Amino acid sequence: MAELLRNPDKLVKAKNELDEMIGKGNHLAESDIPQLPYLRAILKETFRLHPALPLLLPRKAGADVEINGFTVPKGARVLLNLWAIGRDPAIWDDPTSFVPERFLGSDVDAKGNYFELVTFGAGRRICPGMPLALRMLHMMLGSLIHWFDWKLSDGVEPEKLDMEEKFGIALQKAKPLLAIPTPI
Ligand code: HEM
Repeated sequence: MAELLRNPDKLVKAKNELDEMIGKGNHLAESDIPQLPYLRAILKETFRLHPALPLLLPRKAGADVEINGFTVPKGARVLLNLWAIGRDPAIWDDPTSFVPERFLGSDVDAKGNYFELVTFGAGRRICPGMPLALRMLHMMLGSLIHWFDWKLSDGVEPEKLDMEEKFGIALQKAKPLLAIPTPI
């Protein structure tokens, strides 16, 4: 929501897609999600820039491994910096900008098969809550966009919205978002 309020043109695009695909006054259903490519792209772009678990969960190397000339010794604790991967200019064009369009027409998803976007981890210990989380996130964000007009509180200019993050096991916005919904 913070990225959408900071980028009102993207919010309008998402709202228009929902109006066209499910129609004003109709409730969003899980079965609509495949027909909403822009909403899906917004979530992928959010996973890229603001991963909920920025270092995933710690791992321990089971054996000595060599990766790109570096030796990771058996027993070493390994943290994967997903936050940095999401902002790596060698992987993403214009990495610090919120551009959901980069995912339109792309096969990349966050289900553990594309190592540039492993929001839920990958492999044997991938997040078992991922199918539920993906459904809920699309349903919640889509419904908030579809049923309300949104504006920032106290006349905050979109481009001046404070996007600073607070690091921890889970990534949080440093200052909570204050947004005002008006039912449509
Ligand atoms: C936006 C929502 C969520 C995100 C981004 C997320 C992300 C993650 C990540 C990155 C991991 C670590 C995976 C790894 O180490 O490779 C994880 C593990 C886990 N998640 Fe989630 N998760 C979410 C929602 C949920 C939900 C809704 C549930 C349960 C209903 C859940 C249950 C778990 C459990 C039990 C583990 C530990 C799995 C293990 O170590 O074997 N998560 N999650």
